[in-house]
Amino acid sequence: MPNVLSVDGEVADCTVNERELRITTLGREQKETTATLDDVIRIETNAIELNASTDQSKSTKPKWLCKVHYITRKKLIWKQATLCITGQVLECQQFVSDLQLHFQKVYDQRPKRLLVLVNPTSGGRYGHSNWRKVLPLFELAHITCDVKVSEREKHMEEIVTEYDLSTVDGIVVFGGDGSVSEVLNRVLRITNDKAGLNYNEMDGPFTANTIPIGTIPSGTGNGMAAGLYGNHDIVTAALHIIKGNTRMLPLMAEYSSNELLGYSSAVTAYGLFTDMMYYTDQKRWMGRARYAIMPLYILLWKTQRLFNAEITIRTRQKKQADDEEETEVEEKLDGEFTTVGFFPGQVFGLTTGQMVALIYRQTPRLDFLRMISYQFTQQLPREEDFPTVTIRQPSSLRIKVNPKDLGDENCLNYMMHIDGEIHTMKEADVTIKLLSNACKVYSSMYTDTDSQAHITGDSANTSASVSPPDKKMATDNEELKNA
Ligand SMILES: Nc1ncnc2c1ncn2[C@@H]1O[C@H](COP(=O)(O)OP(=O)(O)OP(=O)(O)O)[C@@H](O)[C@H]1O
Repeated sequence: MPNVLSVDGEVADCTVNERELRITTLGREQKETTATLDDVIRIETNAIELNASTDQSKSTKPKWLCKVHYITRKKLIWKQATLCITGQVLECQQFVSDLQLHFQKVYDQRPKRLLVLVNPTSGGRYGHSNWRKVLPLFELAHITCDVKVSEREKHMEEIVTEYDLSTVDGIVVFGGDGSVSEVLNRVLRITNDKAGLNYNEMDGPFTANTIPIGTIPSGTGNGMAAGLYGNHDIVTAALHIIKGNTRMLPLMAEYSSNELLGYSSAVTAYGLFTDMMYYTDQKRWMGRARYAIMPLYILLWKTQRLFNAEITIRTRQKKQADDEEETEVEEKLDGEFTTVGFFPGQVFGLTTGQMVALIYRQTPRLDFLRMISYQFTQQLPREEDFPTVTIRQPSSLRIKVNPKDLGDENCLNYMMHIDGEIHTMKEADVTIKLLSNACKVYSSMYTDTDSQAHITGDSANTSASVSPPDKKMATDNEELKNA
């Protein structure tokens, strides 16, 4: 039954069902506004006016009886909007009670308490100011935030280790990829420890975190946020977290000398790509400009450093197209290489849950630049266009440097670049393994049909009756691809 009310000063039919709220203005030009309940942030009621005498002859018209705060979208950018509703008290009471009844099912699934970790030093020192900007949104959504500001390097790791994570519904990091990686790595280690699993065992069982992690991009590199929300907009990120939908993110895990080096979500590299990070880190005095200058300098002017290694690639393959089961196929490459880079499949337009490995032998500089252009267009390059690059989608890959390139004079061969951090290994022998469904993160963005299945199947975080598995998400997906 529609209720005739006044919405933002215009007379309108207001209907609500278990999925959406629809407002149709009754003026000469009918205008329809629809908000799925999954996009409602809060229903605010003017309790004094709504509970006042329903004797309408006495009532003076209040400015508003109910405000519906909801999410609007312009491509992948999300914003908060408000509908201001008033009208006859009885009719408004009926409408608000229907709306609240249906919205309660959505609200019950949302985070109520979050651990918020702020890195005040990341990027342009935006952590603090970003927190102040999005705090009103979390308050509006009735989310309590326990805010901890990190005081030194690796302090976030300490906070997460000491914190009773069972008291929060999720963790939100204000920082760049380094901060997120620090928290994600610690949370996954804690989760596996608690489950009695040895995370250092490369072939042992692994369990994903149950407490979701989200990020409000505030660093220099914000690749994680771009993957989760499609952009670096802080309000968009906050609204994704407020909605509370989660998805499982695949990760890469790096092992060396029978130890886990780390889990990475954005980029893992060995050789030249690690050297770039190493030399960039050495030039901190250049400020943020070092991220643009140093990689280009190393790529375009420095002599390419080569390392001798044996590379073992394992790929899962079906023997025949209609086979259900996959078998693992092993391939070995050896000789001189410049670099090996690992990227999540989405970087090259593949479905999530895949990893792309680019194995470069000595390669013309122009080909490095050409390869980067494929990341912008999100296309998987063809091997025949790059004669010195092997392109694979492996389940694991091992790089074992030959003895002649070991020793102190080859210290760069003991380094690995994991999500923006340099890790030094005891041996120049590292295995990178793909872990699908490894990390639970806040994101309402479906990047492919597979991940859509993860979300709708994750009953703890979505409400089947209200979540839109849906046209809007499909549009987000299209926009992500076009972005
Ligand atoms: N108060 C602090 N003082 C110094 N370092 C900190 C502090 N809090 C966190 N860190 C460290 O900052 C590092 C980088 O963080 P993050 O990646 O978020 O920022 P970034 O701007 O992307 O990177 P970078 O600072 O390296 O340019 C992390 O390794 C973290 O341990």
